[in-house]
Amino acid sequence: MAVYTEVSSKEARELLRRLQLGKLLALQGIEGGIENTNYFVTAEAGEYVLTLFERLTFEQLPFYLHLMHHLAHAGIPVPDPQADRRGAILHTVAGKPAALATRLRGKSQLAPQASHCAAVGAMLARMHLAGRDYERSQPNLRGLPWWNETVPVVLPHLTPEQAALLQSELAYQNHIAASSAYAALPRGPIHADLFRDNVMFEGEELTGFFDFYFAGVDTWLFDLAVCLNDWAIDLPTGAHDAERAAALLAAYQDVRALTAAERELLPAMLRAGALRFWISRLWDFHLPREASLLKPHDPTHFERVLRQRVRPAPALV
Ligand SMILES: Nc1ncnc2c1ncn2[C@@H]1O[C@H](COP(=O)(O)OP(=O)(O)O)[C@@H](O)[C@H]1O
Ligand SMILES: N[C@@H](CCOP(=O)(O)O)C(=O)O
Repeated sequence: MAVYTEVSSKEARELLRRLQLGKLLALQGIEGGIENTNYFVTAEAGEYVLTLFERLTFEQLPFYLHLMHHLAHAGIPVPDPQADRRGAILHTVAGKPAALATRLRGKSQLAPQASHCAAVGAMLARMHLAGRDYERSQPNLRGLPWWNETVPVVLPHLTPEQAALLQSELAYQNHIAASSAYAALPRGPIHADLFRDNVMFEGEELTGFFDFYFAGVDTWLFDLAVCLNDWAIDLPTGAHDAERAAALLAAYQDVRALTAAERELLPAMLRAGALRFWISRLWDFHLPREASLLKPHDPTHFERVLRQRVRPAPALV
């Protein structure tokens, strides 16, 4: 369940009045999700999702919400946070920071075919291009500096074999990050968590990307690698699925061709993507935050994905 903070009809009506979206027709708590409180809101003006942020602060949220607004207005299907008369898109509901964004149609495609991967690849490239003129900046808060800080914290919880892999991969990623090829990678706002459960489909039609709350400015290639590591692998084993990977990459490149530096560093970024989620899952698993609402994901999944990615493999591009 994911209604940690109850929102009354009165509070929802008051928000709709401020946003000039007409009368409240229905308010329903959303069961999925683990971080925030989410409600479906039906108003006279349309269908929305009300999110009360349980962890992110008033200071952190503008980067994410304005990014979604920017992308929505550039024609990328993402939830569009609604503004009040003064243009504010971050609100307060039940004492929590809150946003009311447009509701996407459809549902997540948890068993994707190559066609779904192609749709994700093409939209990801369109999203990267649409983010080029977004003016706010916030680093990827789950990037290399965070990995360097967090690895020593999780190491005592690992077997010697796991610890050796984690340390050697971290050293490798620090080495890559200092290279001239890495410095040449194109960068911009990225989603950074575009897993299967953060994309909506209606049949074959991709109807939107959502859950932008790990977004930040980082390399486009890292975003692509995170996507490939979820959409183009066999979940039980972590094994690479060549057909889905090829479909995702070809569709991405139909919109934006990878540069020479990106082609060179794709294998390294696939490792980086696996490392990032192995570390965060280890951290959530072994060091749950006090009063955390988070149900930890299985860290061993990304250990398996990383082991697959570290093995020499044929080039993807
Ligand atoms: N804009 C949206 N349109 C449609 N459904 C949404 C939207 N935002 C969230 N949801 C629904 O709410 C669920 C939980 O949202 P999510 O952002 O994953 O929450 P959490 O951040 O708590 O994990 C999603 O799985 C999806 O079903
Ligand atoms: N995709 C991440 C976890 C992020 O959680 P989300 O529900 O906010 O997408 C993982 O699988 O570790």
